[in-house]
This record gives sequence, C-alpha cells and structure tokens, in this order.
Amino acid sequence: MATVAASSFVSRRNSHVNHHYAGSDTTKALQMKIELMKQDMTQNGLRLLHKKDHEFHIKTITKATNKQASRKKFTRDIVCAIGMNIIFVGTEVSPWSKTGGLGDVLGGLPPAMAANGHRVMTIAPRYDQYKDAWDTDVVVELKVGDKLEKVHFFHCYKRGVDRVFVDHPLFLEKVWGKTKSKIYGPIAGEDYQDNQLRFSLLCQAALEAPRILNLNSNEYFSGPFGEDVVFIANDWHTALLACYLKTIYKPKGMYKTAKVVFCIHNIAYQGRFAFTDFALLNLPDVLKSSFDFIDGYDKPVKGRKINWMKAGILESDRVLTVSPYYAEELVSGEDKGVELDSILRKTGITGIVNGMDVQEWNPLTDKYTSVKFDASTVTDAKPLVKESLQAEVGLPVDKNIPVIGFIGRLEEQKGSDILVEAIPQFIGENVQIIVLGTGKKPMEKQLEQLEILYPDKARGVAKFNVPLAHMIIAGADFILVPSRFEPCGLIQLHAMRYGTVPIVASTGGLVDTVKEGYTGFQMGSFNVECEAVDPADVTAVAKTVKSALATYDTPALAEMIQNCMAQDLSWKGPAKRWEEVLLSLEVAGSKPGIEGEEIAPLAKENIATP
Ligand SMILES: Nc1ncnc2c1ncn2[C@@H]1O[C@H](COP(=O)(O)OP(=O)(O)O[C@H]2O[C@H](CO)[C@@H](O)[C@H](O)[C@H]2O)[C@@H](O)[C@H]1O
Ligand SMILES: OC[C@H]1O[C@H](O[C@H]2[C@H](O)[C@@H](O)[C@@H](O[C@H]3[C@H](O)[C@@H](O)[C@@H](O)O[C@@H]3CO)O[C@@H]2CO)[C@H](O)[C@@H](O)[C@@H]1O
Repeated sequence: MATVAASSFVSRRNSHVNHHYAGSDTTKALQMKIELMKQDMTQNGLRLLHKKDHEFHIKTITKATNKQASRKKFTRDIVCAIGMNIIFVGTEVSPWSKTGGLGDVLGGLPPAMAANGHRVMTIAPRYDQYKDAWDTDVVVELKVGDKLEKVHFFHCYKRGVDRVFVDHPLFLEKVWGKTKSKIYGPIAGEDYQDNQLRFSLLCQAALEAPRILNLNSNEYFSGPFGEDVVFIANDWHTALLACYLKTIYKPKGMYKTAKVVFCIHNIAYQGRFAFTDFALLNLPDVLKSSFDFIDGYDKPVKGRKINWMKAGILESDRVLTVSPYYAEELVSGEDKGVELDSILRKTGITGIVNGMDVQEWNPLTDKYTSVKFDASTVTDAKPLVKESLQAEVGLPVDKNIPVIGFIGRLEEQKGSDILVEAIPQFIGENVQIIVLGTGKKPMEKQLEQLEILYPDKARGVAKFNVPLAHMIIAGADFILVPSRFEPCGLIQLHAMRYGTVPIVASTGGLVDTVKEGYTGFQMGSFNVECEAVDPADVTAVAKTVKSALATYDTPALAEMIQNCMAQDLSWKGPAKRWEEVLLSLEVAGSKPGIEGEEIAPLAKENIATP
C-alpha cells in the first residue's frame, strides 16, 4: 500500500461546511461534489489525522493498484467552511425592495460572495408582507430616539444568502404596498420626517441580528453568525452602524474583531440634518465632531448641520465606492466630491466596479421578452424583440428603425432633462426613442410630453415598470445614459449583455465599463451643475447619437454588439475584489474564499417569489 496523496479537509466552528476542489475540477453541482467526496473518502480509506483549533486534516491512503489515477484524483483541496462572515446592510434589497441600483447591488453581490464560500447575510427593512420571508420569532427592544421599540426579524434563504428583514411599523406601515416608490418619502424629492429614527433603528437592528438569529438555512452553516463578522454599510442610511459599533458594542467587549466597510453608491445623498438632531441618535458626544458639517444651504436648516455620510466615512474601517473612476472623481474636488472630498482624501477610498445580476438579466432566459437569444442569435432575434417593444409602447412597428432606450430615476443626476432638450436635434433621423423613468414631477411631465410632440417617434413612460425595463434593454438597439455623474451605472451593463450598445456620458463607472468604439460611444463629461441644462451637453448628446445611428446596420455595429456580449459582466470578478478588501481587514477567522458557483441548488431554499 503506497502512496499518500494529499488532500486537506478544513472545517470550522459550528460544523460550518463548505468545500472546494481546487485544480481542474469544474463540476458545477455542489451536491455532486459532496457525494463524490464522500465516495472518495470511503473508497480510498480517508483517515482523520489530527484535530487542532477546529481544523481537521484528512489524509488519503490510496490503493496501490490504482496509484496514478488516485494520486491525480486527490491532488486537490477540499475546503470546508472557508471564508468570512459577511453582513450587508442597506435600505433596498432586490427583488424585495428597489428604487434603483442600490437594490440591485444588495440583491446581486451577496449571492456572488456566498458562491465563493462565505457565509452571507443581508439586512434590510421589511417594507411589505413578503410572501417568502417568515417571522423568526426573535424580538429585540431598541432605544430609538426617546422611545423603546420592539423589533422583529423576518427571514428567508435564497441563492445561498440569509435575507433578514427588520420588521417595525416605521417601515411596514409607511411603505406597505408601495415598495417601489415610498421607501424614503411620500413622493420623490420629499423625505419622511422621521427618517433618522427609521435608519437609526435599522442600524441598531443590524448589529443585533448576527448575534441573536440562530440560522440553520443550509447543511453547511448553522447557528448565529456570531461576532467575527464584517459589516458592509451602504450609503448614508447605514452610516450609524459604525458609530454604534464603536461606541456602544466594542466598549462592552462585543464584536471585538468586527469591522465595518462603508460603501458609497451615491454621494449626492448624504443625510444632512439639523445639528440639534444629533440628540436623536443616542450616540455619545465624542462622536459629534464626526457629524459636524457646515454648508451654505438652507435645507433642512440654515448653517450648521449633522452629516450622516461624513460620520459613516470617518467611523468606518474602510471606504469603498462602486467604480475606480468615481473614486478618483470623489477626491478630485468639491463639485464631484459634494463637499466631502477633503474627508475622503484623508480616509482614502477604493473603487470596485459593480457587476450585474446575470440571472435576472439573461437574454437566453428573460421571462419578460418574447424571443430568447444569445450572441450567436442576436442578429436575428433583436429585430423581433424590437418589434414587440415597439408594439408594447404603441410606436410604429418597423424593424428597420433604430430604437434608442433610456431607463433611470428622474433626478438631475440622470440627465433626462438634457436628453429631452437634445431630442429635437436628432429626432429628424430614422430613429425612435423610448424613455422610462420615475422621480421628480416636472421631469415626469417632460416625459409624458414626448408622445404628444413626436407621436410616431417617441414615447415617455413615467412608471416604475420592471417588465418594460427588460423589454427596452432587450429590444432597443442603443441605450442612452446622459448622466451628469454616475457612480457606476447598471443600465449600461444590462444593455451590453443584451447586445444593446450604450451611448454614455464620460463620467464615473461609465468610463470604466464602456470602451469608446469597442463596446459603445462616449459623449464626453457633462456639466455637474444641476440647476440648468448646459447647451454644450445637449449638443454632445445629439452629435454622439447621430454618430451612433450612422453605424446602424453596419459590420462595425455588429462587431460592437459581439464585443458587448462577449464580456463577463457578472458579479464574479467584483466579488473577488471585494473579498480581497474584506480580507485585508483581518477579522478573526477570516479566510479567502474559492472560485465557486452559486450554492442555491443545495440550499433549503424557499421557492416562493416575492
Ligand atoms: N422606471 C423604472 N422602471 C423599472 N426599473 C427601473 C426604473 N428606473 C430605474 N430602474 C432600474 O433601477 C436600476 C438603476 O440602476 P443604476 O445603477 O443606473 O442606478 P441608481 O442611480 O439608482 O444607483 C446608484 O447605485 C448604483 C449601485 O451602486 C450605481 O450603479 C449608480 O451609479 C448609482 O447612482 C436598474 O436596474 C434599472 O433597470
Ligand atoms: O437605489 C436608488 C438610490 O437609492 C438611494 O437614494 C435615495 C436617497 O438615499 C434618499 O435620501 C432619497 O433621496 C432624496 C433626498 O433625501 C431628498 O433630500 C431629495 O434630494 O430627493 C431625493 C430623491 O427623492 O431617495 C433616494 C432614492 O430616490 C441610494 O442612496 C442611492 O445610492 C441610489 O441611487
């Protein structure tokens, strides 16, 4: 009996089990891998060698008769329960809640991290009676403002991620049934008066969840996540998390090695409130200086204010944002850094470009489109999908007319006002345009006017309409993204995956993700002053749109379509970069992950959709 081929089998506390065959094994179904592993162990006489600090090392003894084959078979690692405990906290988590890209990121990045062997939880408010999330029966009492509030936790397990929903009337009673539009205020542009209390509650609840929720969602992880965790706080609403952690939990000896990453999805929203409101947050005075902020604006009060995002940046262990170019822009000066540039220059900020959810946005399986396609069939399929889109919005159905799409929140950021002014300059071409968005009322009105002004050429739909968003992404020939600023942008990623060529402003993540002449068209950067539309930007939009239209039905555009579709735009790459950053924080027990596939098929998933 010879040979000892090495295989290591590492397990961790709570019998957490995850696994990995390094080397050439590319088997996708994890269940098969485990079965194989069990068989291997039996057939080849695996023996437990020693146990040390929760780690088990197993040595394989192969049969002499099959020495070579066995040696080959076992020169791979089987790693169980590797990785980190990662907790994402945010106000939106798609598909349960979403007003825009923040929801998409909390929907898509966590499953990608889980696929790599990490134990992952998201914590977001329970705005609605989600059909697939059940009451955990765990209740905590939290001090919010000057009251004690009882908070419940709901839970479901999807795509390898524990989805936790914080249940309290501050969320459910306000937003119930209107998840898409009323998360932050009664109408776009208007905030709920008690948002500070709502988000203080969210942050405190998020600090309780990993310690008290006994989650046994799959056979590899069980029990509470514990205290050796890394929190990822997203945008201003979650800025208090680092503050409570540092001043309340750590002094009590809790969360000793836990760390907080603060991720900026949009620096335009900072959470600026009256300075006296600091008292509402139940934080020690020592933190006041981190919130202290003076600006020249009268809203919500004149002069001195508290700034939640400023505190989030200063009190977290690491600051990230959603693209490298946006990270550069944020520290470049006051206009792009929106008066937090100097703070960010001190703390530093790293940009990791977003990925996209390739399950939700897949031209081969998209449930909202009539014809499914991939790169090999796009040329034949696109005209058909386009015709259904034209019919859907009531435009003349003609596959020979190039269609331009726009999707976005109607805020100055997205430049829908620039687009509306540019339309007269290119609408004389052979073209149709479809604009989908909700937000500020005057901008919604501008959209609704389009059909009246250009009945055979343009449609504006002022609704939050996910099926139509999919149809536009799939059926349009070009997608226009005329943003004044854009931290990353997901629209252009979705579009490229469907062979819809992006025409983008040269800002933020649009610079990082769209290569001029290769995967799209760059329009140059726009004036970030939002009060008025800069005529130069209108000209840039019209000029670039005309150049793009000139490529319609040419081999050059066909090549660009192929270039777009050939890219891996999934969360896989970004998830690896996130992992590197999180590992560098050195939370106890953190280990690198693996190159994994989503572990959903193995999980005790509840399959109802929200
Ligand atoms: N009317 C409508 N109907 C249906 N769907 C609609 C819609 N309006 C928008 N959407 C959807 O909302 C998402 C918007 O994503 P973006 O990244 O463009 O936006 P947003 O600015 O909200 O996010 C911020 O956060 C993300 C994530 O980090 C950054 O990419 C981005 O630059 C930053 O501004 C897309 O999935 C889009 O389809
Ligand atoms: O996913 C979409 C975006 O969602 C978040 O943005 C919201 C923002 O955080 C909220 O504060 C609010 O913004 C309003 C702002 O508070 C108010 O003073 C006024 O300026 O109007 C704003 C718009 O209503 O709503 C935003 C969503 O519309 C998230 O922070 C962003 O990163 C996401 O892009």
